[in-house]
Amino acid sequence: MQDFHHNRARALLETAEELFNKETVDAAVTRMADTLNARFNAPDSQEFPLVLGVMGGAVVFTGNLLPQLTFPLEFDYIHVSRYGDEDQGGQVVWKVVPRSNVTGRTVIVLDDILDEGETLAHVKQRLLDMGAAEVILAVFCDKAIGKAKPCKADIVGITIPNRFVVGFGMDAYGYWRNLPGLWAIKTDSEA
Ligand SMILES: O=P(O)(O)OC[C@H]1O[C@H](OP(=O)(O)OP(=O)(O)O)[C@H](O)[C@@H]1O
Ligand code: HPA
Repeated sequence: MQDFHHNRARALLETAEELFNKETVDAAVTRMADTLNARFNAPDSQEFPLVLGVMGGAVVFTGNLLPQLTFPLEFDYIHVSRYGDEDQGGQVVWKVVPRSNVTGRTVIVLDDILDEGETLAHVKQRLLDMGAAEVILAVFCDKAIGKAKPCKADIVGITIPNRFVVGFGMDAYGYWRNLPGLWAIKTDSEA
C-alpha cells in the first residue's frame, strides 16, 4: 500500500512542469501581506478582522502569510472540500463550519486557489448569511479558466494557467501539498 502511493506520487512529479518557483511564490505572498497591511494598519482603522483559513489547501499559504500581517487580528479555520482525491470538483462538503462569531465582523478568507469559484462563492455566502459585515477573499492563486466564476477574489497572489497544479498546499490525488513551488501535473485523463 505504502509503496503504491510512494511510486504513484513520484511518477506524477516526473511528468510535472514547474510553473512558479519558491522565490516567485514567496514574493507573491509578501505582496498580498503588503496589501492587507496597508488597509488594516491605516491610521483611521480600528478594525479587528477575523482571518479564516480554508483547510486543508490553505494550510501552507496561511502559515506563510500570517507572520507577515502586522495588525491585530483573530485567526480561526474552516474546512471545506469539493475535490477530495479527484481532479474534478463535486459537491461542496463542509467539514468544519465557522465557529467564531462573525456577526458584524470583517472576515478575511484565505484560500490556496480560486478555480471554478464554487467553494469560495459558497463560503462567502455562508459568512454573509451569518451576518459578516464584509468578506474579503484573498486567494494565493486564481486559475484563468476562460469562463465566468460565481465569485471574484479581492486579493490575488498570482494568476495561473488553466492546468491542474500541486504544491504550496495544493494536492492532486492527495499528493505533493508539500512542494514549495507550483507545478502543473498531467491529470489521470491526460496521462
Ligand atoms: O474554485 P473551486 O473549483 O471550488 O476549487 C477551489 C477549492 O478546491 C480546493 O479544495 P479541495 O476541495 O481540493 O480540498 P482541499 O482544500 O482539502 O485540497 C482548494 O483548496 C479550494 O478550496
Ligand atoms: O488545480 C488545482 N490543484 C489542486 N487543487 C485544486 N482545487 C481546485 N483546483 C485545483
